[in-house]
Amino acid sequence: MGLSKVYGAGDTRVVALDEVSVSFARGEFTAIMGPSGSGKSTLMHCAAGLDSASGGSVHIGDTELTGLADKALTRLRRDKIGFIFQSFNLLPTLTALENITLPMDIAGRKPDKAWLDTVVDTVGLRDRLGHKPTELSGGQQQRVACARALASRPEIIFADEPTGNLDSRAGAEVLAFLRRSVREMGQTVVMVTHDPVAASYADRVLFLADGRVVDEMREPTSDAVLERMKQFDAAGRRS
Ligand SMILES: Nc1ncnc2c1ncn2[C@@H]1O[C@H](COP(=O)(O)OP(=O)(O)OP(=O)(O)O)[C@@H](O)[C@H]1O
Repeated sequence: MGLSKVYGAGDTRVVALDEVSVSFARGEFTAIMGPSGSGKSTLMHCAAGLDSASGGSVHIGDTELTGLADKALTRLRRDKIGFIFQSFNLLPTLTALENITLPMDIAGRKPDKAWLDTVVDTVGLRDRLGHKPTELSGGQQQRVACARALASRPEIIFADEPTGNLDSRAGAEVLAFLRRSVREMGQTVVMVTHDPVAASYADRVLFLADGRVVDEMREPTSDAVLERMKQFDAAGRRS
């Protein structure tokens, strides 16, 4: 709440987030959009405890992130947050299944077998579990990353341009899967994207500009999102 992030000082001072107040409802799929440099990544990194805010507070469930010591923050990220990155971030020496269960192995937790089965079937990876990442297509690798994020049933999943490296068909598969995880598994998902089609899979879209939330759209269509983004382009040209 009232989240601020300032980089640098003096002439190089940049206010990346300007007292942003947002909340992500449980079981909802939110997309974050906005022109380049509007603060999308900064917002996500602060909300996920990957970066510290300059002011304001972040809560995940009942826990306040701001003020947590490094160790506690690492543990909270591991236990309560799932991450999906543009570049998949899989370990090349591990099989798909080993990648999926890695966070839980590190945490010393036994995966819930029934849940893991559900996740694996939902992402359609049953016959690829023994494959290494290099033996999988980009879309399959990202589905492994999605399964990894979901396997521990985190409170919230943050996805940073999850379809940025995928062709449109593979991207659509990943988005449909994220959509299902929200609808059928009650997962909470927050996704940063530049793509209006990707954003249309979300329940709501937050639009950022100059470090502030300037608009919100519920039940977005790709056309409506595209129109809204064009207004930013027009405003950019005028200033
Ligand atoms: N480490 C940093 N040091 C200084 N300034 C930074 C740093 N990281 C980001 N910024 C600045 O903060 C502002 C917001 O950046 P941010 O990466 O959050 O934007 P974005 O909306 O994610 O952009 P893009 O769509 O291009 O990824 C930008 O003006 C950027 O130049």
